[in-house]
Amino acid sequence: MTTTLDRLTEKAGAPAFGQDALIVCDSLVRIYQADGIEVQALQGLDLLVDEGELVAIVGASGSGKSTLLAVLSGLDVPTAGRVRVGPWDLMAMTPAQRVAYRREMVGFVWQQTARNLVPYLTATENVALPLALAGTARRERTARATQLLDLLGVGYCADRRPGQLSGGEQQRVAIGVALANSPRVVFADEPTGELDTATSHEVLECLRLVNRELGTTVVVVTHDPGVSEHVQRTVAIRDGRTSSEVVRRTQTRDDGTEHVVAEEFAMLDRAGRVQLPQEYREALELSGRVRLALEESHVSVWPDRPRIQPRTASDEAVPESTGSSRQEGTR
Ligand SMILES: Nc1ncnc2c1ncn2[C@@H]1O[C@H](COP(=O)(O)OP(=O)(O)OP(=O)(O)O)[C@@H](O)[C@H]1O
Repeated sequence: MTTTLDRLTEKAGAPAFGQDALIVCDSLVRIYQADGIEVQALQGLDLLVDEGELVAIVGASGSGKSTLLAVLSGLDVPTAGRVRVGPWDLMAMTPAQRVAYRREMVGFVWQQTARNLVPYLTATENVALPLALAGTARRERTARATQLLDLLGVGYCADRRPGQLSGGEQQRVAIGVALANSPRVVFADEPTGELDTATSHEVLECLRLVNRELGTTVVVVTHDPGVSEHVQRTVAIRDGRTSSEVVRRTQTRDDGTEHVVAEEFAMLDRAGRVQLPQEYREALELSGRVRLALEESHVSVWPDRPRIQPRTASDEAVPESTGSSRQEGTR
């Protein structure tokens, strides 16, 4: 579906939004109807992910993460907007194309092991299953499953069933299942939700390895802000919109040693909206109406009214004629 913004952009001769990105979410809206009440789970969400990126999407409960993932995984269709993953337009897929998209383009790791692994199959058989469904010959699929389990550090679990594996081992085998058909993207929904901190760390490092070694684009959705230590980019969702991003880069000091720098950005959406962090709003008591000023290199945001300082006794003693520069209540 072509949005008004698209048409305006095309008219101006500018490239389409996210033209070179692998994943494009453009002004996504998802409205649920529940008992006659409308719930806006996604409220004009914009998101771009490049091929080869390792990205985390974080947000509080109810912010719209699961809704976004359901859309990206082809299980749900948004109410409005545009969503593309590689060559697939997710707004316009037939049921057969949806099956092909889910089988060839994307892999999934869910929080619940029962959703990832078949309990009566061994780790090797679990990883080989998607290959069998795709018609791959037996010898080839066993070889691929073995190779993936080795890469993920769970080669020793090859002949064990899920019930004989720890939570972390189960999730690493689940990553193997997600990778079996060599998808271009792996979506992981709260993959560490049921794990302790140390095991979560191992599983996230495993996703990082997959991204680095196989070049697979990985999108991890979680409520855990600690995930940002393991990924290059963390996108925060608030109220169904992307609100801020933390980007981590490795910098080299003059003495040759490396260190990681994390920088936080606010997101300016295509309509020019930006969400100010809560702590900034609270610090300056910004609410409702604010003043904007365009400076040479930046835009400043001011409280609508300056915060009035209570006058002290010494202030009272200053005679008018001294030309006090106090300007209470004048801005
Ligand atoms: N099927 C549905 N019907 C009605 N409302 C829904 C439905 N699914 C989600 N919602 C609502 O949409 C909003 C976003 O929900 P969503 O599950 O996407 O958030 P989330 O960030 O994934 O939360 P959590 O971390 O708790 O899973 C919430 O207000 C939720 O109540």
